[in-house]
Amino acid sequence: MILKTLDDLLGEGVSGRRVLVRADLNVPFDKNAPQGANAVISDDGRARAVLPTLIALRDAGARVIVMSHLGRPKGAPDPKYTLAPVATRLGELLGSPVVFAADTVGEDARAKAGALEDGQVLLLENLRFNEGETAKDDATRAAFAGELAAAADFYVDDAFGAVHRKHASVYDVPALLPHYAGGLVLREVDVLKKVTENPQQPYVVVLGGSKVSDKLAVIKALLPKVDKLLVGGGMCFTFLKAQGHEVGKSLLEDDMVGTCRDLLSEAQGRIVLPVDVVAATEFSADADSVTVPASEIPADRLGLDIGPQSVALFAEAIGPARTVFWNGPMGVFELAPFAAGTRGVAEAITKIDGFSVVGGGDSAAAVRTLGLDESAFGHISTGGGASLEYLEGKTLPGIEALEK
Ligand SMILES: Nc1ncnc2c1ncn2[C@@H]1O[C@H](COP(=O)(O)OP(=O)(O)O)[C@@H](O)[C@H]1O
Ligand SMILES: O=C(OP(=O)(O)O)[C@H](O)COP(=O)(O)O
Repeated sequence: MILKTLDDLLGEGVSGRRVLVRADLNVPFDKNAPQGANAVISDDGRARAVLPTLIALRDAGARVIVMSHLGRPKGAPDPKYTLAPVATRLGELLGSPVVFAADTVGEDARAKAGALEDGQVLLLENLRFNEGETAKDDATRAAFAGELAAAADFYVDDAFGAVHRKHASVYDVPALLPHYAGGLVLREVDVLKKVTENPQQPYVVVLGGSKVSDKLAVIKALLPKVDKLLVGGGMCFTFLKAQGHEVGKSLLEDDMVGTCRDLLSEAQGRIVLPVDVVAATEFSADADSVTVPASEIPADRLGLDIGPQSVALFAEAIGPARTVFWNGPMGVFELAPFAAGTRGVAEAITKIDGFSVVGGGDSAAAVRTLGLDESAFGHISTGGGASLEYLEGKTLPGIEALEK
């Protein structure tokens, strides 16, 4: 990778200069607490991961403007997805308050960026409150990128979790400003490069979580590279449906059932699915839940975790692996009755005689909030989709933009 790094920028001198930092502050919140401005961050790992970059810039006297997305609002302000609680937490972690702008490129952002003093940090409101951030159309994205870039002299990308997104703040802003890779992006790529170039066999990939259609595309590309692909979490129901089973009210991507059928036949037994499921009456910790065979999910229930026989089956496949990559919780681990599948599979991964990578905001959060031993994993990545697409061998838009 030939690109300029944060160290290069610090060497050039940043005192009094405005540095726009793309971070991935898409942190998880406590699902049982209110959402929005009073939301409670359940795992601040992604904020901690970008601290070294922010501290280095702050201590070098830069005027630091941080930008991030949070969740998937639809291109317009939505109070449920405000970054305000993240600004407060970031200030606590930095040991000095972070100024928060109530918009991204509007009047408040411009005024607060203009008033920044040397060594101060500003966080802009959620990038995805602006349709230009995620627009497919190049000109719309470029126009928004121009407004973002106007606020700064330099651009640093330390948002590893978003480098796979061809979004304005990731792909278009670096075309407009001198651009540098932050330490987190460099560290993540360094580890994943080793796994991609030389994965020790057997190589097992474990997939779960809720971003089903995003990750189904990755499965096709990864299949030829892996010995086994274990599918749990919200991902598994579209596959179970493709096998001809009814999945009740479980998460389902109906239009992907055909794709899953093709993948299953292509995989010739290398895709392993759950054999039992914890099925609840509703998406709630208090819901009535029963463990049923994966082929017998009642019509009025939804699968919120894999069952104990599936954990045993997955653990058996993971045991002999020399390389494991895991992205996506096996169930709704945030609710205690549905955490056992994630815990069981995570524990099996910690026991392998080889190298393991856990990727993804929620998967990394699961490792920490379930009290698993972080040091038992080879690498805990801040990006799930990003690391999957890197392993797939894809050119990632954020990296490509930094290399230009
Ligand atoms: N069976 C399921 N039904 C619905 N949601 C699920 C299920 N299993 C896991 N999830 C949810 O998936 C979310 C994480 O998905 P994802 O974002 O893909 O993972 P990551 O952030 O690790 O990449 C978690 O919030 C979890 O509650
Ligand atoms: O949470 C993220 O990705 P991940 O769940 O794949 O780790 C990143 O913040 C990217 O978010 P996005 O998948 O909404 O673009």
